[in-house]
Amino acid sequence: MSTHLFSARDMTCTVPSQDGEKTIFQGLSFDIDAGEIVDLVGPSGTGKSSLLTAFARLNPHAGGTMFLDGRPSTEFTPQQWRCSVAYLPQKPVLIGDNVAEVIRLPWTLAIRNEQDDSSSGTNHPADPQAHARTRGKRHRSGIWGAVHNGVDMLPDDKIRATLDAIGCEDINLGRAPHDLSGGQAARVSLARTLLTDPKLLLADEVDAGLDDDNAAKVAAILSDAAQRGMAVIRIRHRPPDGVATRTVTLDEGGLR
Ligand SMILES: Nc1ncnc2c1ncn2[C@@H]1O[C@H](COP(=O)(O)OP(=O)(O)OP(=O)(O)O)[C@@H](O)[C@H]1O
Repeated sequence: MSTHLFSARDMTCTVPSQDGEKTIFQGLSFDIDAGEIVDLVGPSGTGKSSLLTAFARLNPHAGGTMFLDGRPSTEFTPQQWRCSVAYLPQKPVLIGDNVAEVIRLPWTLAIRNEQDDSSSGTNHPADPQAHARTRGKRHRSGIWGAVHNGVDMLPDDKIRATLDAIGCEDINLGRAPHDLSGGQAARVSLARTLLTDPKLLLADEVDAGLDDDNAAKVAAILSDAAQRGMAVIRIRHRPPDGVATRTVTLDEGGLR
């Protein structure tokens, strides 16, 4: 088998149902290379989200064999895997008192995890141990120290530039997440994930809550990320926007 950035073989998902169990899909294979944007489409309820969460190792009802850069997923801890294979949910989960804190959360958690566990991880910016090692710092100063150093690692001007680039000029970094519109929340969630620089981004209807202008801006940002080498799978219900390099359809338990 030639080495793709990401490969999945024999993916299966069986969920509990009134009759006992329901098979959503079975025996699916999928490959994606760096720089590709693949749109995953299909009727509602066919299992698109279930497939993406399976790829991210977030779906307890799914199984199969997956490879990243030719390495089997079993060689990665779930956390290491998700540093490189990032799932962006349809409904954003924004934790923090304000937008800056929300976006900084992966860095803040990384530093706190580094405090708890100094064992080795992958060499990835979103990987807690690796990131702390590359900074050559040990943070032992408790939660306030951790937050402060998260600011050092991801300063406001970088967050500001990222938000501006995806059409969020209107979003103040000090704004509380619950004051954001649905579309703004979706874009903040996207910005946070892009800043962790995953190899494969699994975007589950991230443009569903946006107006056409902002959906186009998000598509342009994903396109830029793909040009820099990120692979992207998008679940979309909107009309094709010309950004995808390929479209696959999930229907009746199969991919075509
Ligand atoms: N944890 C679960 N328990 C029971 N059924 C589930 C579970 N997760 C998903 N399902 C069912 O699996 C099927 C596929 O759901 P999924 O959300 O993956 O579909 P989808 O194609 O992404 O749908 P949509 O386009 O509407 O978002 C649905 O019938 C859903 O009800």
